[in-house]
Amino acid sequence: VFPPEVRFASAKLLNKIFHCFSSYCYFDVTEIDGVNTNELYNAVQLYLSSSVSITGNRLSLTRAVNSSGFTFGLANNDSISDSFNGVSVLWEHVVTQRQAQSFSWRPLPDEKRGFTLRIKKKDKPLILNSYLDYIMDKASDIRRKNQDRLLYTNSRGGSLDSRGHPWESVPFKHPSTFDTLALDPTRKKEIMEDLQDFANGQSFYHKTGRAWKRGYLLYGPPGTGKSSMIAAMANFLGYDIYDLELTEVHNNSELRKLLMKTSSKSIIVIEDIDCSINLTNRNNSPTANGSVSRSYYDSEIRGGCVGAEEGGNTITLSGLLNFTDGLWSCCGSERIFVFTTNHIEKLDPALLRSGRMDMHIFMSYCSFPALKILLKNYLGCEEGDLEDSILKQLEEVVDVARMTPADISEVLIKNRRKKEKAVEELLETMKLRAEMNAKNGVLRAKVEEGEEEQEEQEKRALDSESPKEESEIEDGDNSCKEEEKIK
Ligand SMILES: Nc1ncnc2c1ncn2[C@@H]1O[C@H](COP(=O)(O)OP(=O)(O)OP(=O)(O)O)[C@@H](O)[C@H]1O
Ligand SMILES: [Mg+2]
Repeated sequence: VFPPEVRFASAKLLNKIFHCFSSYCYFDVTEIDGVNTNELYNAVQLYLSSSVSITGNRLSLTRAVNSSGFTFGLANNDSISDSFNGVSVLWEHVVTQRQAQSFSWRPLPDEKRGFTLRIKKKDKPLILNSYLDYIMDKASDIRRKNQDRLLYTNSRGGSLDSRGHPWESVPFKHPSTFDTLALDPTRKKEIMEDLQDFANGQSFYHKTGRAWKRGYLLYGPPGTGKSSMIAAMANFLGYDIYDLELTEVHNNSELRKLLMKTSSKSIIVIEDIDCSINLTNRNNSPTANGSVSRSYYDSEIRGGCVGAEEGGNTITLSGLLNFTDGLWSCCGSERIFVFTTNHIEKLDPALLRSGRMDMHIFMSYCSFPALKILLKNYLGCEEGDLEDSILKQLEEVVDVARMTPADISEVLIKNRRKKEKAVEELLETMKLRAEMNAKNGVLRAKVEEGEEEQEEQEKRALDSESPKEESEIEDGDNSCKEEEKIK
């Protein structure tokens, strides 16, 4: 009977009157906000999934791609109550049919989904903002827990994928953990505590005005567990890993773009930092003792670029330092930088100065406590399983044998079905190594002695300015040839 305008106006009026007298206010969180996906909707869905799984009777059940867990959800038009800081609220999952669209840039789903949050009017100013922040945090925690870690690489060079992303990712399933890592327990505890403090340190970093990031430099001989340690760190904190292949990055701005596209709660790794940037092939030649006399800095100051002669790679040290330290490094938060190297002495002092890499971790040859961890992991040997005499022999020989955990695990894997044989063989191998090291040590000492003597002779010869000079040059030439042969 009434025209639609009047009907609409009266409905609106009734609604207003109802809301005036109601002690509640309502917030709609729709799945799609205009044309964009509403992040809050996904967050609420995940957040409710944890409490719904316990109390709900009829639930939706999903498993996302790359996820190792199931997600419970509130069924259509069902509701659940929740409480936050002592205030109760009610969530309702509202699903309605969407009216036929005349035209849309993007096909929209047939159903319109959303959550409605009901809060008492008097509670609204008390909790609304903090409650929503809490939900977002909790949801990202759940997401990380459910989802497999990802390992990203930039091996495609500078090219972008269809979504404009420079990183490629695969599920990260490295089984290394701090339990399986053979490392001195005190050192291990120290590192784990440091990581935990970092992960819980948001307010500390905020209070002290520091960017929420931390740098670790892992150095030591090959096979001592540097890469395993990175995997253990990622598994411990539940972070993704970005494995940065520096040789694939062409210039500083590309490096910056890569950094901008990394997410928070991640570990950014540059393995073998001394090899990633070409030090030796630049026009500076190594000095006599094999170390490189100039730093990355020098080449940059002189206008040269690191590795510029080869493949147009123009990353400079300052670019790299800006990557880890500069203003750009704070474009996300909660990030860990890990550099690894086999030769710390080759690194530029600028990279090592205090405050740059917060922790320098030396991964060394296997020690006795580390050996016990390997024996437990590989053979299941607990304390007391092995005879005291054997343990004592192992303890005596392990330091002089200078074997890496990788070497030791090879021996143990070979005989992992026969515990006794494995330990016996390990002891034998260690003794052999120890003997060899002792012999080499004596040899080296002799060579050094010889060198010293030769130097003395040369000095004396120079001092007396005798006509011996020729033979000296010859000597020098010969040693050069020798060096070349070795190379
Ligand atoms: N500390 C360790 N604890 C347990 N396993 C180890 C340890 N170190 C090495 N390993 C074993 O040896 C193998 C090689 O270790 P890893 O790749 O971590 O060494 P790395 O220090 O990264 O060597 P590189 O310098 O050559 O990269 C791994 O598969 C791992 O099983
Ligand atoms: Mg490695």
